[in-house]
Amino acid sequence: MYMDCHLMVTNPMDYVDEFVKAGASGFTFHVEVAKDNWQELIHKIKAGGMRAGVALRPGTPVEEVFPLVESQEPVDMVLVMTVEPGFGGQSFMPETMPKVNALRRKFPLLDIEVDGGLAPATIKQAAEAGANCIVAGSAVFGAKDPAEVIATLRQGVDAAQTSSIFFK
Ligand SMILES: O=C(CO)[C@@H](O)[C@H](O)COP(=O)(O)O
Repeated sequence: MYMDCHLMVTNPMDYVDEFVKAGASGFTFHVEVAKDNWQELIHKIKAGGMRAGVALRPGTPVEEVFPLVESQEPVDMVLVMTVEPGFGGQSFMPETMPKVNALRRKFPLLDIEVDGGLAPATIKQAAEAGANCIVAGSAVFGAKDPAEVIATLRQGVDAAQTSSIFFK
């Protein structure tokens, strides 16, 4: 199973070794707290055998992650937060979609994750903007039939990819 770990912490470097030991597959840190050491951080994450991801909060300009994607040792994924980090059950923020779209246009093959308020009602917006990795909490765990919700989210991404010029 792929263990996608998103660390909403101020000192991600301190946790890389622990997450390697614990068997994490991906380690995502926040760009807001890694302005000075992101290169070293990406290197340490990848040297530990994990995929590296960078997350950005709703108020952080998307341009801040461009250097991390364009680096010689780049991140494998960008996580665009679609709520303020903190807790589940918040409402999806559609105003974050232009960031997803800007990333998809600039980096057609990049993994772009969205997290916060993703559900059958919001998947179309996120997937059509270019997101291909979906984090969903309440919509899945609060559902009578979680498998059905997961299938709907997956179909939303598949449908957008099939019809989009970005993925062709
Ligand atoms: O943890 C956060 C935000 O920090 C949540 O966004 C969850 O990761 C997803 O929860 P739902 O929004 O799907 O309930």
